[in-house]
Amino acid sequence: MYDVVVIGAGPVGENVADRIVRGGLTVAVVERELVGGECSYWACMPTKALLRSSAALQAARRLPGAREAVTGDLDAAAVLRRRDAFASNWTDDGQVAWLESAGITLYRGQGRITSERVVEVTLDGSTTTLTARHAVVVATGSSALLPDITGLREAVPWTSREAAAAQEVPARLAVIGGGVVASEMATAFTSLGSTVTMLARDGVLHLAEPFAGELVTQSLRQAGASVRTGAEVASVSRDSDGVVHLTLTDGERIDADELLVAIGRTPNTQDIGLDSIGLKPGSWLTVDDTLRVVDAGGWLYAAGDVNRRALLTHQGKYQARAVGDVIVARAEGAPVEDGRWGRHAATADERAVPQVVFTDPEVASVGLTAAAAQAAGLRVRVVDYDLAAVAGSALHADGYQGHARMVVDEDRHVLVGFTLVGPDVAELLHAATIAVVGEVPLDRLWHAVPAYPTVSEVWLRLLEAYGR
Ligand SMILES: Cc1cc2nc3c(=O)[nH]c(=O)nc-3n(C[C@H](O)[C@H](O)[C@H](O)COP(=O)(O)OP(=O)(O)OC[C@H]3O[C@@H](n4cnc5c(N)ncnc54)[C@H](O)[C@@H]3O)c2cc1C
Ligand SMILES: NC(=O)c1ccc[n+]([C@@H]2O[C@H](COP(=O)([O-])OP(=O)(O)OC[C@H]3O[C@@H](n4cnc5c(N)ncnc54)[C@H](O)[C@@H]3O)[C@@H](O)[C@H]2O)c1
Repeated sequence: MYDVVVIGAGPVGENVADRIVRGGLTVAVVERELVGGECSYWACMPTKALLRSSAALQAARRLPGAREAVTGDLDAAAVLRRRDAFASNWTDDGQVAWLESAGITLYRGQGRITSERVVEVTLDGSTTTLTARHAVVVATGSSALLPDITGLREAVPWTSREAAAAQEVPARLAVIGGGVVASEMATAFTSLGSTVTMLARDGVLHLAEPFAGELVTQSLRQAGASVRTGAEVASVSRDSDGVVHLTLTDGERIDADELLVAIGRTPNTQDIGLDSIGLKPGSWLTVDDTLRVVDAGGWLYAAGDVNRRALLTHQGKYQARAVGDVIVARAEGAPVEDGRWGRHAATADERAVPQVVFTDPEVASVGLTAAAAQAAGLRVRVVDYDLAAVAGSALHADGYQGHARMVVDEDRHVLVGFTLVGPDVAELLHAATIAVVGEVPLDRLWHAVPAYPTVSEVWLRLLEAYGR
């Protein structure tokens, strides 16, 4: 018997368990694959490792003096080796050791809920039954979604997993999708030497501010990729030589040596026993602001990708801190702070989610886009600024191209959205996140003076454009 059982030891499950132990309760974590989850081995870490060396090379090539010192091309084999190290060579010894040191008990195997607060763990035909005194937390994450395209499954395409763990660089890579994974992997494989064709049915990064997709598309094309917006795949086949043939709905044919499908995610809830408690297997788990699953009796929680609130590691870990702490509070009968911005509420999921897309240029955003703010019924004013016109940007790189936008809620005079697109803007994002979460009035932001000559001076330029 444990106080809490967590199913899934990805970044979110690990952090839930940590908070539970810190709160003085006992916890067991169930993991069927590698402790560390998708993020550590097939998502965030390996993909960013695939992108980083090329970004450093591009940065050097943008600067006279440094450019001359760069005499060769990207060493793809060295990049793949560095990626292997960042994926811990797909072993989880380090993370298992951390679990042990944190006082968390690990059960390996497939976790399934069989009734209220009971989880069965199956490994190689043997079953262990775990009972939770207080709560069960589902942190089983998500998997790549495959669309219903004729012949696609038989052609055994890459998903993000195979792309992130690739041991060879295909000469020609076709990519179905135009979202975050498709854009990052098109950038990575173009830099590694593939000829990439990106089939972005709904456009590139179409949920971001429009200039983000435009600048990323332009840069991918300059780097040699073919970006086809509006293109839809009708059928796929792979011949005996391994070549993949794609036929588009307009009849055009495209051949590639590998095909990556990146069209979104599906929750890992098919086989976790949801039917035993009256929920639908395969569905996303709907939760309240304390991450408690709606209509599940009060003992079941879901955090991370599986609740669909924000499919990002940092946001899942934020939920993990809230859910771990609220389970402890409820177990002790302590007050629950579930009001807006309360300790036990994942309020930031609503309108203050930060994200960096590690393309070239990078896309860093937080909160609402102008379109989303308008759709939410806010009275907004949109202020744009050419990032290249900031002195710090010109110094940062010759030919710097970028753009910044702030979205102001005109009724409250606070920022509700901020997007930066440009080389190396990732590290600039947190200032905007603080302004959005802190609901800092624009009048006060005038007193937050950016240092000269940094790219952050774009804040001053945006405020000047807004007016005082
Ligand atoms: C290619 C790619 C790149 C990404 N890059 C970034 C990035 O740069 N930054 C960012 O913030 N986010 C990124 N993401 C998103 C990020 O990977 C996820 O948001 C994050 O991994 C979610 O964490 P999680 O713990 O909820 O789920 P997961 O990481 O999916 O972990 C869930 C764990 O549960 C286990 N599990 C599932 N079912 C069971 C079961 N029944 N029994 C036992 N164990 C089970 C799984 O084996 C897995 O280990 C990326 C995603 C992809 C696909
Ligand atoms: N740097 C990061 O933060 C990072 C990196 C990678 C992934 N992620 C997370 O992982 C999640 C998954 O990423 P993703 O790129 O798979 O999903 P996504 O939701 O970002 O993009 C999916 C894309 O596929 C398109 N699409 C959907 N159905 C299609 C179909 N049938 N045919 C063709 N195109 C179709 C959509 O229009 C969209 O452009 C995202 O939610 C993202 O937050 C984050």
